[in-house]
Amino acid sequence: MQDTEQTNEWVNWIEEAVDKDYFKFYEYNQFNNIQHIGTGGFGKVYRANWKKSEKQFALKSFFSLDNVTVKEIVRELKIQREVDFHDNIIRCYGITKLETGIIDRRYL
Ligand SMILES: Nc1ncnc2c1ncn2[C@@H]1O[C@H](COP(=O)(O)OP(=O)(O)OP(=O)(O)O)[C@@H](O)[C@H]1O
Repeated sequence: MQDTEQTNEWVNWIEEAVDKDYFKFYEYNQFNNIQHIGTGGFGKVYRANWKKSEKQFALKSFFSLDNVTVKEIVRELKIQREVDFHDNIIRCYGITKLETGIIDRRYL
């Protein structure tokens, strides 16, 4: 399967999961004070405030939504589900989408 087809398939999967409320969806424009804090193997990480509150989120972006990246996301979410009782384990609050053009969408 071609890369674009694969990406579209994952994007559909994400959008269906959001529709079914498997993930909470956050509007990207409700984040502010977005600052780059780190870079990992799969993408950049930003710190952001939500809705002008004091609450800070880490926004993880992905260089590309290819098979390897999506498998890593699923792997991290599964591990998190196993150990989410520990205070030192951060949890995944949900997903947001950055639209930079009609067809250019990025999920964070
Ligand atoms: N929840 C967070 N709070 C604060 N900083 C974070 C958070 N998540 C990531 N970071 C910062 O962003 C960097 C990259 O994080 P990321 O999770 O993408 O990659 P990694 O776990 O360091 O490496 P890899 O991508 O190889 O798994 C981290 O090293 C850290 O500095």
